[in-house]
Amino acid sequence: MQSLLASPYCPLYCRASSFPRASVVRSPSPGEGARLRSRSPFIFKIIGSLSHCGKDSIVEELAQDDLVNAVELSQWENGKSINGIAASQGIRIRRHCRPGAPLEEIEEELGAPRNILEKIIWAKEVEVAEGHAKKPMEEVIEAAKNAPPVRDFFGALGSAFKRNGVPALIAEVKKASPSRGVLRENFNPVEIAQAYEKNGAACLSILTDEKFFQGSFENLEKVRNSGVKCPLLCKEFVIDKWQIYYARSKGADAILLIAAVLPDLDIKYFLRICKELGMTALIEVHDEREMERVLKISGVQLIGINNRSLETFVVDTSNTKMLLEKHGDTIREKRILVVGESGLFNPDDVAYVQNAGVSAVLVGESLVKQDDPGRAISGLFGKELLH
Ligand SMILES: O=C(O)c1ccccc1NCC(=O)[C@H](O)[C@H](O)COP(=O)(O)O
Repeated sequence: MQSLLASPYCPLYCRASSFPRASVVRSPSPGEGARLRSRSPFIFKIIGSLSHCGKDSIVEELAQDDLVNAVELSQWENGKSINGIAASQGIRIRRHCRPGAPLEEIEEELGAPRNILEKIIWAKEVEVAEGHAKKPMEEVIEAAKNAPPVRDFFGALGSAFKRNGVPALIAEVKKASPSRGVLRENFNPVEIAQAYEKNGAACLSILTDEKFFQGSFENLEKVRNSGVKCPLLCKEFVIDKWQIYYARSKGADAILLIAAVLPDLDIKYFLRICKELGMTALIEVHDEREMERVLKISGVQLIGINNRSLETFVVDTSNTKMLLEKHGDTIREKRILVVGESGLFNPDDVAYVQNAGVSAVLVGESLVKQDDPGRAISGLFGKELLH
């Protein structure tokens, strides 16, 4: 598994047999930072062993990152498992790290998944391992190289915001969701995508998870090959770099990275892969702790604030306002664009998150449920959007 932290090829991979207690992340003293840096050849040896594809230039680059060297690598040196590192960052979602084991065995060890997000991630671990077996890393990297050119997802949002004076729309092509069940029986992803584009969507979000959202990579590929020009977000639960290359090979221009699932080092690693591929990463946060973590990571361009808790399903648009009141200054200083996600149904909802400071919105249910999802766009914004 090509998450930097969650690699079964790594001797530290989930070494604890049960969920370890959260431990304190301490910052290194100045002297200690220098000491760790001076030991970087040893550190590089550790990181190098995480990649079964041999020498990895992205990993090499990460090894030069001061923050990575100083804090996170010292955690590795202390032998903390991925769940230990995640817990120390406030992440409540655990990995089982045993894709081949029967669920009963996993549940015996860890108990049942604590919430739907954890359930999705456990299933994703199995699915990704199957993906590796079907299409090895080298093949998927090659396929990504031969994919159609990347479109500028981030740029499309900025231009649409300027053009329309309302948040740019990322319109979601989603058949079903765990919280809402089936949203649209008669689901034709290409027709929906074309209708969204015709009615002014800046970008599209295509659900690719099959098990919980009835989406597919086939849908992503079909939309990409349908003549639709909008940049495409692959809406997946990314835990492994294999998925990013796979998404690119199917025509994705952007991917979602969920801070509630991914430790900082994985976000950094995946961001660098995106940069290498020319893709945009939408980094999703839901609470203050996640926002603080993400704002410390360099290279972040696009943050999504999800108004829906992926653990409880509670939707509350004031979440966007609260997080932007606290962190708006830093976000503006860093020229990061913010996307308001979930639970937006009418022009008042859009105006509310726009006043809070978002430049884009990600909308699924309120569009896809309508008989004419394209026409529903002017209903959502209270006006027609210009292309
Ligand atoms: O929507 C869910 O039930 C869900 C459950 C677990 C993980 C993710 C989930 N949804 C993803 C999203 O947050 C939405 O697809 C997206 O933000 C659009 O939201 P909406 O406009 O409310 O459909």
